[in-house]
Amino acid sequence: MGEGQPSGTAPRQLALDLLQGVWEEKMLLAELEQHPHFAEKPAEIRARAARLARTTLRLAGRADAAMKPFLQRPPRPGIQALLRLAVVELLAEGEAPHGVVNAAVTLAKREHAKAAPMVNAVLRRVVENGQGGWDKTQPQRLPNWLRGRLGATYGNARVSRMEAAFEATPPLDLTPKSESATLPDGEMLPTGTLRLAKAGQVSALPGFETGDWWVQDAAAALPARLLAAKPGERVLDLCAAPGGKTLQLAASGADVTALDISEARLERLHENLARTGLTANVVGADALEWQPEAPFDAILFDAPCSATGTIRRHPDLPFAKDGAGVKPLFALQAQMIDRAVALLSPGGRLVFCTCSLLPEEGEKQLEAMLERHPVLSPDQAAIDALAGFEPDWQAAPGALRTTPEMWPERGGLDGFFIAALRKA
Ligand SMILES: C[S@@+](CC[C@H](N)C(=O)[O-])C[C@H]1O[C@@H](n2cnc3c(N)ncnc32)[C@H](O)[C@@H]1O
Repeated sequence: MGEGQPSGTAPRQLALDLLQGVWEEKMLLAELEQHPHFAEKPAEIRARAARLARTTLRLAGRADAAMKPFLQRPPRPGIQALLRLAVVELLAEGEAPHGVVNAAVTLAKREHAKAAPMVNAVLRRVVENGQGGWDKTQPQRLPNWLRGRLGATYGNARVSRMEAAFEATPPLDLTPKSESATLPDGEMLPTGTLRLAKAGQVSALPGFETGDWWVQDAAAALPARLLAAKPGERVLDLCAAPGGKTLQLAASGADVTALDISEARLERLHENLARTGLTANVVGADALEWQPEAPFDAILFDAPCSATGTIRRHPDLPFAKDGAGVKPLFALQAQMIDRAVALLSPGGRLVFCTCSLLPEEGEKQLEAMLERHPVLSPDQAAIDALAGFEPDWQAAPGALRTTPEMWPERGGLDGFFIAALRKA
């Protein structure tokens, strides 16, 4: 394929549009990829652009360091994005220099004609400097709004290990529907998740059409395992969409009610139920207002949160957000916990979780809920019974915390806080 020709520039141009959308317009990739500008491009171009954008978001800090010696002044944002993308392709992906430099110069001429000679010169110097220039660089630092919070909680050394973990493209994790599920080849993790080192096209994998599994990070699969729903139990999935945990609960044979406020996300939950042939009573409602006919034996509350635990899979998140929207979530989570406690039968089980690294959305919520609700007690037995449980996940009695630098030899884990509780 002729690099530098439209076939080589089209995915790179689209990747740059995504990068600019994240870095300049502070939009999430999920939003940008729904826009017709992206969604209407051919699938092959979209796939390559999406992959290039994510890799560049993960490695932009290293790219900046690798090209810094050859820049006279900091480049304008559009040029900086273009250079970062090209440097990542050259030094992290090992693409042929001729094609990458030609494509970058062609793209520069479109919107930044005057800068094209500089782009050419900098990239040639980067190539001459060789791999050593990349190997000396450090993993990208998280933006200050997040690094400060995480440093205060985990210490800077552990945050640096998280930053190193954020560089890698994460594996593809699948939750099997049953023990007889048709599964692709992969590593069965001790917690019951099947891990594939390389994703490829998910819908082409064995067992997709037949709904034998669904995509779900290994840590995201733990809350429903902790709840251990039993056949026939009345179980509420309080913030359910798009439904990874609903599918686990339904697969256990429980009588599942899956509630969410977002109709758009509930559509995806319906699709997921249809593909896997599982059933749940789906309710579109505000959890704070909804009144069921009877209380539940068990409730899983996967709260709306900062999603800072999912940065391995969403490298745009730290750059598209600035932390401003996080604080109101803490109060909402507490209100929804109170609602969950009210909807639970005496003797019932509650699992509270967030895909967040912030203690305000985890450890501190647990402490506060135990103070507000003396009827609740931590259910350490549920943790002890969890297959594959690692002692360093234990965060408090009845609670576990995963972070992205854990299981490095296996390809990491998303960050979750998960608490198992019983109501008196
Ligand atoms: C972390 S996500 C849930 C992910 C889901 N449990 C899964 O495993 O696929 C949080 C969900 O909370 C929902 N949500 C936010 N506020 C809500 C409210 N007041 N009532 C019900 N659902 C709400 C959001 O629409 C979102 O789908």
